[in-house]
This record gives sequence, structure tokens and C-alpha cells, in this order.
Amino acid sequence: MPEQQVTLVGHGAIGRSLVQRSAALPGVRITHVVVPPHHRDATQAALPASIEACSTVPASTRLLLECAGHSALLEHVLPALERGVECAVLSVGAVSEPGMLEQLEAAARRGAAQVHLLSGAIGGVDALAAARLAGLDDVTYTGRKPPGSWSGTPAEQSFDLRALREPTVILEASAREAARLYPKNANVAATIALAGLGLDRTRVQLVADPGVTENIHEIRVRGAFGEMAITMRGQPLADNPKTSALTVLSALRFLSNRTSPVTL
Ligand SMILES: NC(=O)C1=CN([C@@H]2O[C@H](COP(=O)(O)OP(=O)(O)OC[C@H]3O[C@@H](n4cnc5c(N)ncnc54)[C@H](O)[C@@H]3O)[C@@H](O)[C@H]2O)C=CC1
Ligand SMILES: O=C([O-])CC(=O)C(=O)O
Repeated sequence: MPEQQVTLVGHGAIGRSLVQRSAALPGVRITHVVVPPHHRDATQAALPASIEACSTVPASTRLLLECAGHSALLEHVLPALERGVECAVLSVGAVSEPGMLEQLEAAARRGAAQVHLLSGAIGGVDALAAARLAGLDDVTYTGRKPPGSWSGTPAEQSFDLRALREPTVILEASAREAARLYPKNANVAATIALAGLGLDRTRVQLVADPGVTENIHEIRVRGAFGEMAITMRGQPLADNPKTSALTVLSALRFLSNRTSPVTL
């Protein structure tokens, strides 16, 4: 099978870990990393010489993997899809913006390309999306992280995060609201919603819990298929505690499947 060349968008905690880990992935080579223009030189200095830092998606790109943030969908993913570039996206919560899902679909159709919404920090998306085909009654998601992982979010305006002594619900809302208000913490809420009952009918609870050190995701589903309950207790990335390490591994799995004769 031919080598799969990949352009990454983003070089934060996920991007750096992907560059490092993909070096051991047979058949996959990250060739470019797209970063904001003012980060280009510093990023190039941090990358191996075989990877080029750039501020736009190169014309040679055939597969793009986004690990940057919601704004990167408008800036890089939509134009790439229009040009026929296959894209994989981790900032799934960007679809909480009205019209974004439709824009992704339209751009992919025009470019005859596919956009893959990766499962990221959670498991069970395959089962949920399959269960949906027979009809779902109820899908709930609870995201629980240590208080420090909610710093820089709207929770800071309502709670003194450092003073919390008890698990505290910081948001109860639809998946759409959760993903919009917490763009760095609730992408999985949007993923579960897209796989299940949709952004407006999926109920989400976000919890700041001083009693935990992991990022805990609880998914409960009822439907004609039966019931499903999953708890993920994800280790956070050392570079960014908001992000679970499994997010990187889910992107690696996607890349690995591109070049494996048997996919799983
Ligand atoms: N689906 C999932 O399970 C998860 C998804 N994510 C998504 O992945 C994103 C990245 O996560 P981390 O690497 O932990 O964050 P990070 O904050 O460590 O790194 C993000 C990097 O992307 C860069 N960036 C931001 N906007 C950009 C743009 N338009 N073009 C190019 N580069 C841009 C930033 O400069 C930064 O270096 C999160 O913001 C979130 O949207 C994160 C965790 C889980
Ligand atoms: O990595 C995680 O645990 C989940 C996360 O931040 C997100 O859904 O945006």
C-alpha cells in the first residue's frame, strides 16, 4: 500500500504528540504542519527537518488532519474539502455553529471528498451510531474533569474553581450549547450528539470535580436496540490537561487504518 502523507492543522498538545507517535507508524508520514503565521518559525524549529511548518494548507495535500480548534474548520477544513482534500476533524464541537454541518456537507460534496469526524476522547461512537438506526429514546452525556481543566472557560465567571471542595455541575444544557460554550472541553458532547439524537436533543452535564484526576466521560443511551452505558476515565495529556491522551490515539488509529490491509 502506498505511503500515506498527512498535513496536520495545529501543533499544540495533540499535534506535538501526533508528530512524535506517528514516527513509529508504518506507512504514515506527516509532511506539513499548518500553524498561525506568527507561530511558523518557532514551530519549524521544534519540528524534525522532514516536516515543514506552513501557515496555509499546501496544494499537494491529499489528507488533512485537524487538531487545532473550532476556528480551523472555517479557515482550513472547508476550503480543503472544496478542493477535494479528504479531511479528519477532532474539533467536532465546531458543528455547534448554526450551518456549519451543512457547510461541511456541501464542501465535501462539491470537492467529492469525505470529512471524517473522529471519536477523539471517547469510545462507543460506533455502537451509538448503529443503535440510532433502530431509533433512540434518550442519550445523556456527563463530562467530569478536575477544576483546573475548566480554567479559561465560562465556568470561571460563575465559580471559584480553586476553592471547590465538592463535585460541582458547571453546565446543564443541550450538546449544542455545551460545545459552543466550551470549545476546548466539550467536543465529545457534539460527537455523541451527531452519532445519536442530535445537537438539540442530547442532554449534557459538565462537572468540575476536585475528587478526580482523570477526564471522565459517561455516556448513557436507551433505544429500540437496548441500553448502553460507557464510562471513560481518560488520562489527560501532560501538555494540556483539558485534553485526554486517547484523543491522540484515536487520530493515530484513523491514520493507521488508512494504510492497513485489515482495518479495525
Ligand atoms: N474530539 C475530541 O475528543 C477532542 C477534541 N479536541 C480539539 O482539539 C483541539 C486541539 O487540542 P489541543 O492540542 O489539546 O489544544 P492546544 O491548545 O494544546 O493546541 C491547539 C493549537 O492549535 C493552534 N491553532 C488554533 N487555531 C488554529 C488555526 N486556525 N490554524 C492553525 N492552528 C491553530 C494553536 O495555536 C495551538 O498551538 C481543541 O481545541 C479541541 O477543539 C481536544 C480534545 C478532545
Ligand atoms: O479530551 C477530552 O477529554 C474531551 C475534550 O476535551 C473535548 O471533548 O473537547
